[in-house]
Amino acid sequence: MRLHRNLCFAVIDGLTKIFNEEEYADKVIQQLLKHDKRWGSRDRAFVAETTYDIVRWKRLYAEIAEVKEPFDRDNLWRMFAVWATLKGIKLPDWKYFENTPTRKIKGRFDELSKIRKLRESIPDWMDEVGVSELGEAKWTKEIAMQNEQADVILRVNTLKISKDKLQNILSDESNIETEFIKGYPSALKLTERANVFVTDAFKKGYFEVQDASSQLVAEFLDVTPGMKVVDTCAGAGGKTLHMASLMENKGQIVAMDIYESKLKKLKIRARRNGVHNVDLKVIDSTKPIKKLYNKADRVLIDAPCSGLGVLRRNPDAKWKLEPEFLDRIRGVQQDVLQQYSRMVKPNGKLVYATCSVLPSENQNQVESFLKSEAGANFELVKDKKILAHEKGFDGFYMALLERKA
Ligand SMILES: C[S@@+](CC[C@H](N)C(=O)[O-])C[C@H]1O[C@@H](n2cnc3c(N)ncnc32)[C@H](O)[C@@H]1O
Repeated sequence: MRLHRNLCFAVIDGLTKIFNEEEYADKVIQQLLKHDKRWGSRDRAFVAETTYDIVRWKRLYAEIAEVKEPFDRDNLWRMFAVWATLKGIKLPDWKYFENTPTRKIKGRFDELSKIRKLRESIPDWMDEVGVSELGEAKWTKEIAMQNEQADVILRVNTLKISKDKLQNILSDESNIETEFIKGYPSALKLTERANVFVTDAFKKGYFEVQDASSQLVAEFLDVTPGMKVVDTCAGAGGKTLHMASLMENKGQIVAMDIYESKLKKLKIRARRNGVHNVDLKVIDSTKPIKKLYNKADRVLIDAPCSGLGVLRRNPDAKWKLEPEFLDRIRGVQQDVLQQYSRMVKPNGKLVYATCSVLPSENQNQVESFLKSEAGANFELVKDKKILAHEKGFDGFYMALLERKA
């Protein structure tokens, strides 16, 4: 591979924003890709993937390059040189790469890779939490998998098209090849990464991008056409839209969130998806919640969480997450379970889900809830603990609870 100066500059600019200005990697990369309209798909992929790679391996690369935060541009070029060297890319004779100690880089990589928190490039506290919650053996495999690049998975919008038809359209119109995934009825996996958002099929609402594990959540809730469903932490609506298609647009979904901005995105997506049975409600007091007490056939609590199941997609979360946030979010998780479970009517069902692999955010929360007064009416029907290294998709948890009559 030959390095192109303007693409490498874009990567360094992006890293400056992510590491030094606390900006989110996905947003920064989106902006970078708008930078130069002449960039082709390979150029864009280089910028996005290299930036993500250096974010993912920040701690390891910084140790190898012997640089410390806050990183100045020289430091970032040294980390870039580590990335390129470990990839086996020949460094051009630019001033930024003068005196790069190629052999030393490889030696330090071998030496530092013996220590898990350096090899996997994670903060000390995260390694400690992982070991204490999952045990040494599982955590070692899980964190390694969470550092791999994630596949691109689509969820077919069955309100508009079948899986077979979409597969043919993507292949014929956009040269995008996909395959079915056994056990995931609405999923199509891209055989090679591609920008699917520019396709006509996306603009027509034929699919959404959604990880395979995430696609299991709406199915777990066992929704059928005509039901009244409340999606309490709907965000931009990944699971709301899936439930709407499982319900064939019949019945009602009340999609709620504390952030209006997220629900606005859901509105746009619902329009594109041809979804008509969703009502949006911002949670700005306890009033909208209380109004729904004992009213819902199904309630989904897709709870806010650490995201320690989806690091493949959000590698910068390794550096943005803090142990204090984890403590706080566990409190919120129990709180939403206590409050929002009251919306379930007798014989109705509730799913509590997270995109974390930590038992303290998952089964432990459900156990505490079931032992509490609010949980006394509920029983656990089943749960699923999905580890990325076992399934090959995102780490997730989901529990199905039923309210007794
Ligand atoms: C895991 S995300 C939801 C993802 C979304 N369901 C999807 O499938 O795309 C959790 C959401 O919970 C929202 N949230 C945080 N605290 C909340 C609360 N107390 N009540 C309701 N929603 C909350 C966040 O704004 C965020 O959108």
